[in-house]
Amino acid sequence: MAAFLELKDICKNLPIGREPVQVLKNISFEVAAGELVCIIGKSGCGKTTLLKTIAGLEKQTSGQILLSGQALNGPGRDRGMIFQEPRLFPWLTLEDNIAFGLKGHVSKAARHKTVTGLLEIVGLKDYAKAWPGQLSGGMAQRAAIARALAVDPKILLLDEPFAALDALTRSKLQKDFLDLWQNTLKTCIHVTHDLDEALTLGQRIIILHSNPGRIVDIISLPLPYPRSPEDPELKSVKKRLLSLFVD
Ligand SMILES: Nc1ncnc2c1ncn2[C@@H]1O[C@H](COP(=O)(O)OP(=O)(O)OP(=O)(O)O)[C@@H](O)[C@H]1O
Repeated sequence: MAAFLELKDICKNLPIGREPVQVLKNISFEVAAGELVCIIGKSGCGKTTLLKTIAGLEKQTSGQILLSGQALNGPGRDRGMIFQEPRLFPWLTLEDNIAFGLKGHVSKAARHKTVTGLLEIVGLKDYAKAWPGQLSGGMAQRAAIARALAVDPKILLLDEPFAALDALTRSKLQKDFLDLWQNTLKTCIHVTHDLDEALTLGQRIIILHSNPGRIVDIISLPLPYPRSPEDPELKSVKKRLLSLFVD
């Protein structure tokens, strides 16, 4: 597996109260091009901080992040981030939200083509002129994914994108996301605190523990999609994962 993204010994200290506290400790892993990796860990173990550091929204205290062999320093269009809440611009229609990152970079015709294609992919082609306030939570999150994809980033960084949705919508979006990933083979790092989501989606699962946030295991899941929760192999991985979270 050739490393596309490489994290080498990432440490991150953050001021909590007056003292700097180590939030991430010696995080090292590699992600191959086109891979879908899930990161799981309990609340506060540093998942968001890790994703923000990869996105360049936080600077690591030490260590290095390489994308295609090049050190990353700060944010860039090569990494698209999707948050728990859609963060759409309420004053722009859906198509303008999705086109936002393309303005000034490509022609109006090219923008229109990209936006139309993405609206189709995320199942929102009839909502191009809708306002974010007119969308359900699931629709808004699909739109956020389309907006992140519009600039064709090399990597999608997803921070618990389905956590705020009800169980049925979450399960539908997980399925749609898998379809989208299989069609685009975009490299994805998907953070979740939901074991079942990680088991449904991940080709590998990175498990973090807290205080300080550190990797305790990386599990490969070379199982075909869609996965059944009744699959004995999946069940045995779930058992292993659960054992890692027993206090
Ligand atoms: N801007 C900040 N300043 C100081 N401390 C922070 C900051 N952001 C996060 N932290 C601390 O870093 C630790 C990790 O937080 P982080 O949000 O990365 O965890 P998480 O695993 O994503 O949690 P959750 O699942 O609840 O979102 C926590 O102890 C938190 O208090």
